[in-house]
Amino acid sequence: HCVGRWSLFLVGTFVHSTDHTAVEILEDRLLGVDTEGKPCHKRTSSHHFFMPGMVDTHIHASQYSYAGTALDLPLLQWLNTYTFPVEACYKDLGFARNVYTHVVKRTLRNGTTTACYFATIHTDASLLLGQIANDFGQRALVGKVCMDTNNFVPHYRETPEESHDETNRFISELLEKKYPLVRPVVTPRFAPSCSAALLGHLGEIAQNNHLHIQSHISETKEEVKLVKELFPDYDSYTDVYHKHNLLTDKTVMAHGCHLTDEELKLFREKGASIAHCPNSNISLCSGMLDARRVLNHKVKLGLGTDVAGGYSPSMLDAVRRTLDTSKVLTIQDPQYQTLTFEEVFRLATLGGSQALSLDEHTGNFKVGKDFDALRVNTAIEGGPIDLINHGEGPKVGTSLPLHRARIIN
Ligand SMILES: O=c1[nH]c(=O)c2nc[nH]c2[nH]1
Ligand SMILES: [Zn+2]
Repeated sequence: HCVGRWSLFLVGTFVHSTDHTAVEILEDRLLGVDTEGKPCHKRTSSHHFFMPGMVDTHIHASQYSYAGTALDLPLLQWLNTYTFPVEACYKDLGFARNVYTHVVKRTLRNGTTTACYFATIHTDASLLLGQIANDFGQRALVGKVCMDTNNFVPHYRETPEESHDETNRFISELLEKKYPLVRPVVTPRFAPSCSAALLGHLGEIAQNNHLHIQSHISETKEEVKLVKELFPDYDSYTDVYHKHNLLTDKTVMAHGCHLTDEELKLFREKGASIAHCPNSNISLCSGMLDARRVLNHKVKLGLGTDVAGGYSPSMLDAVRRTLDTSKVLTIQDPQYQTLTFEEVFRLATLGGSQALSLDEHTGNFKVGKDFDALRVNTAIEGGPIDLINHGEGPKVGTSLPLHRARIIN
C-alpha cells in the first residue's frame, strides 16, 4: 500500500485507539498521506504528537448562542423557558449565519473534526449550517430538527406534513451540494415533541434513503414518565423509536441515563449507539450515565458536548466530565470499575466514529482511513502545560516517562 502517490509525510509520535488497545502510542514514526488523504505508516521525535480528530457525537449548533448560561432549570422546563424561544430565532438567516459560523470555528479550534449537529426546524438555516461546516472543512452530520408537538411555545413547531416535506427538501438539497464531508441526519427532536405519525414518516424517510438518525432518549426520569403517558402502548421509550423504524445501525441517541437492561439489549441488537453527554447530564441535574454498563452491553458509545445543556463546546471537557461521572459512580460503589483515561480517549475518538457509523473514514490512523488528525504541541510557548524533566530531579519511579505533562488549567 505504501508505494508512490504521496502528498504528505509526517514524522513524530502518533497516539490513537484500536479495537484491541485503548491507547496505542506509535513513537518515531513516519506517516505518509497519499493523494487521496489516506494514511500509511513507516517507522523513522519531539514535543508534539498526533492524535485523531475528536468526534462530538451530539451538539446543538443552534444553542451555542447561550452556552454557559441558563442552567438553572430541569430539562423539560429548560426547553420551554430558554431553548425553544431561542431556536425560534433561526428563521432569521443572518442570526443563523452568525451563530453557526462561531460554533463551527470554535469546535474546530477545540479539536472537533467531526460533529453531529442539531440545527432547528428551519430548513434554510439548517442547509446554511451544512454549508458553513463544509466551508471550514469540518466533517459533519447535520440535522434539521423535526417537532410537531409544542404546547408551551406554539410558534416553534411544524405540522406533521410540513415536517415531513421540509425534511425531504432538506435531505435532497443538502445531498445535491455534494459536500465531501457533510451529510444529513434525520432528526426527530425526541418522542415528547413528535406525534406517532411524524415518527412514522421520519422512520420511513431514513429507511428509504439509508440515512443517519439522531434523537434524545431517557435523559431524565420525568421525561421517561412523560413518554410512558404519551405512548402507553409501547414496551419502553426505546420501543417507541424501534416501532417507528428509528432504531438502526445508523442511529445515535443522546443521553440514555435511565435505560433498562432490556432497552440496552435492543440497542445492541439493532446496532444503535449512545452519545454520552456528561456535562449536560450534570448541568441540568438529569442523571448519570453508567458508561461501563453500556460498554458491557456492547452498545456503541461516543461522547457529546450537548451544547447548551452542556456549557462547554470542548471535547476535552467531555473527556474530563466522563471521567468525573465515572469516579462519582465509584464513590457511590467502590466496586465499580472506573473508566480509565485511555478508555475515555478512545470514546472521544474511535468510539465516536463508531457511534456515528463513520469509522470507515475516521477515528484512528488505520491505514486506508482518511487522514483526520490533530497535532498537539505540548511545548508551545504560553500553552497550558508545563513539561517537567524528571532527568533533572530525583527518579520517582521507573515507569515514569522522561517528560511528564502537568496540566495547569
Ligand atoms: O439536552 C437536551 N437538549 C435539547 O435540546 C433537547 N431536546 C429534547 N431533549 C433534549 N435534551
Ligand atoms: Zn441534546
